[in-house]
Order: sequence, then structure tokens, then C-alpha cells
Amino acid sequence: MCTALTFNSSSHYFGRNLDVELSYNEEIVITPRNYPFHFRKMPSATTHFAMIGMATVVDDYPLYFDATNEKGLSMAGLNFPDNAHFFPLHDKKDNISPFEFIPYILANFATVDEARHALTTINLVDIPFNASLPLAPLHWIIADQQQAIVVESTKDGLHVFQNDIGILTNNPTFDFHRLNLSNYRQLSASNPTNSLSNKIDLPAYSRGMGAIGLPGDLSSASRFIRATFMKFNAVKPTTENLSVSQFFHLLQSVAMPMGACEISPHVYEYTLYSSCCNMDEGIYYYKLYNNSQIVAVHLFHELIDCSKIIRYPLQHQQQINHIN
Ligand SMILES: C[C@H](CCC(=O)NCCS(=O)(=O)O)[C@H]1CC[C@H]2[C@@H]3CC[C@@H]4C[C@H](O)CC[C@]4(C)[C@H]3C[C@H](O)[C@]12C
Repeated sequence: MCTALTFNSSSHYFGRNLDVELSYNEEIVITPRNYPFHFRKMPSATTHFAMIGMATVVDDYPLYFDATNEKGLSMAGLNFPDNAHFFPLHDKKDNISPFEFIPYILANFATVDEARHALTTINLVDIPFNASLPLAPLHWIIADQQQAIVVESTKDGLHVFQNDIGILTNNPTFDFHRLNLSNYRQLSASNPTNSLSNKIDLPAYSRGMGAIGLPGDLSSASRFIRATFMKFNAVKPTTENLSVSQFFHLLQSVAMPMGACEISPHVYEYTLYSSCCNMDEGIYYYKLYNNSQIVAVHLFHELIDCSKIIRYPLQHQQQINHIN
């Protein structure tokens, strides 16, 4: 399971939790403008927008989980098991494999509007990366500084939803999550008045009672509601450091401590990383399960006109500031 979100405060931010039971040897990967992307069924892109994000590199190819390009366009793939369906080759469409989807969109487009237009001719084709890396059942959030959409390829075709919430979790389909929010319209950040009955005295014995009923579990539906409540009530700080800190607090509210979600005996899903990318400045911040220090990698500190991908291994070592 995973949660992705956008947040606008001092800058525009895009990030996600990756909740998994195992690592895929992911690292921070910068793909510069002249790295040649050889697509399986589309012409190669030899010069394109540069991008930064989390990826597994196989045969010098960046298999992105989430990334942001030099214009700020951002995209993340989240699990969508049983629902995701990819199609055979369609000779009248632009055939993009799911593993090429993030590279293709971020290489070519600067805005969600441009991406949405391209999606009208895209067929997500069922070509795996190789025999040992099968098709991953994903759906995607694509966001720029102004808006977000969700892309879901299911048995009945490719669906593009406007995402006015700027949040994505996992199953079921996005339209369910959007409608389900209405079930929580009574939630409030302020203490509620007694609307049950004016004939009974019901003192507000605690702060935070406006959020009673906010689901606390780790299911996809509940994380969608919780992330929405936190995001739409979040104070927007005016400095970079405070905004990044606030963003990680939002992700923390839907994170998975190891042990709380057992997927098979003694195997637990946990939040391997949380990311927060400043879309305006190309700064990719991340935290790891066992390293709470924020690490930042800057897209624009590199020579983004080169042709070789630049890799930064994750820093898993916990950093504790022992002060005596
Ligand atoms: C597992 C993750 C989703 C997390 C999640 O939700 N886990 C709960 C499972 S469950 O919902 O509880 O059942 C997803 C998110 C992004 C994916 C990579 C995308 C690039 C590449 C695509 C290739 O085709 C296959 C290998 C590849 C490296 C992918 C591996 C894996 O699939 C990744 C990490």
C-alpha cells in the first residue's frame, strides 16, 4: 500500500509513502536531458526534460516509482492489484509499457494539461521490463503546481480522473475514494457543538473531538480519508524547511509502523520511505524507515545536460544527534 499527495504552501510539493514488505534496491536517480530513452514501441527520446526521483536501476534504465521533472510535472505509481489491466499492442495508439509510463510522461510534458492530452492516444501495453520483472499492477497520480489527475487502466479501458483532492492511495478505483469522502463530511478540526440533543449535557472533555470518526486503520480507503483530513486542515508554513517538515507530518499520519500490517506470517508491510519533492526547485527530500533524518538531492545542482544517469544510494544509517 502507498499514499501520494500534493501540498501547496511556500512552494509546491509532491510526495509519497512507499509501503512494502521488501526493498527493490531503490535509490535516488537523476535522468539528465540527454540520456537516451529507448521506448519499446515508440521513437526514442534522445533529448528531453530532466527528472529526479526514486527508482530501481536495471541495465542502466531507471524504473521510477515516483519522480518530478525540471518543469515540476510529477508522477507516482501506486499498487492497484486485481484492478490494473494492460492491453495488447494497438497499432493506432501510442503504446507505452507501464514501466515506461513515468519516463515517457515526464520526459515529454511540462503540465498536467499536456499529459492529459497525450493520454487520449496512449495505450498502456502489456510488455514487461524483462522475465524477472513482470508487469506491476499500478495506477498513477500525475500532478503539476496547479492540478492533479489519476490514470487507471482497467479491463474496460484507460480512465483519467480529475483529482481535486490531490491524494491517491490504492484499491479500489479513484471514483470510489472520491465519493467515500462524503461519508466523512461531518469531520472537523474544531470541537463540535452538541447536535445530538439539547436535552442532554455532553461536555467536550477533550480537544480534537471534531475528528472522532476519522478512520485510524491502515486500509487504502481509510488512508485516503485520513490524508485528506490532514491535508485540507494543514497550516501552510511560509518557509521551505517548515513546509517540508509539515509535508512529512502529513505523510506520517498514514505511515505504517512495522508489525501493524501482517501480510503473511511474520512478514510486515511498512513505510520504507517517505518523499517530498519541491516541484519548483527540483529538490527531492526523503526519509527512511530507519533513518529519520531528512536527506535532500538537488536536480539543479547537477549538470542536467549530460547523458549518464546520476545515482544516489539511500542513506539507511540512523542519524542520532547525541548531545552529551
Ligand atoms: C510494490 C510497490 C507498490 C507498493 C505497494 O503498494 N505494496 C503493497 C502490495 S499490496 O497492494 O498490499 O498487494 C510498487 C510501486 C512502484 C513499483 C515499481 C515500478 C517500476 C518497476 C516496474 C516493473 O514492471 C516491475 C519492477 C518495478 C521496479 C516496480 C516494483 C514494484 O511493483 C513497485 C515498487
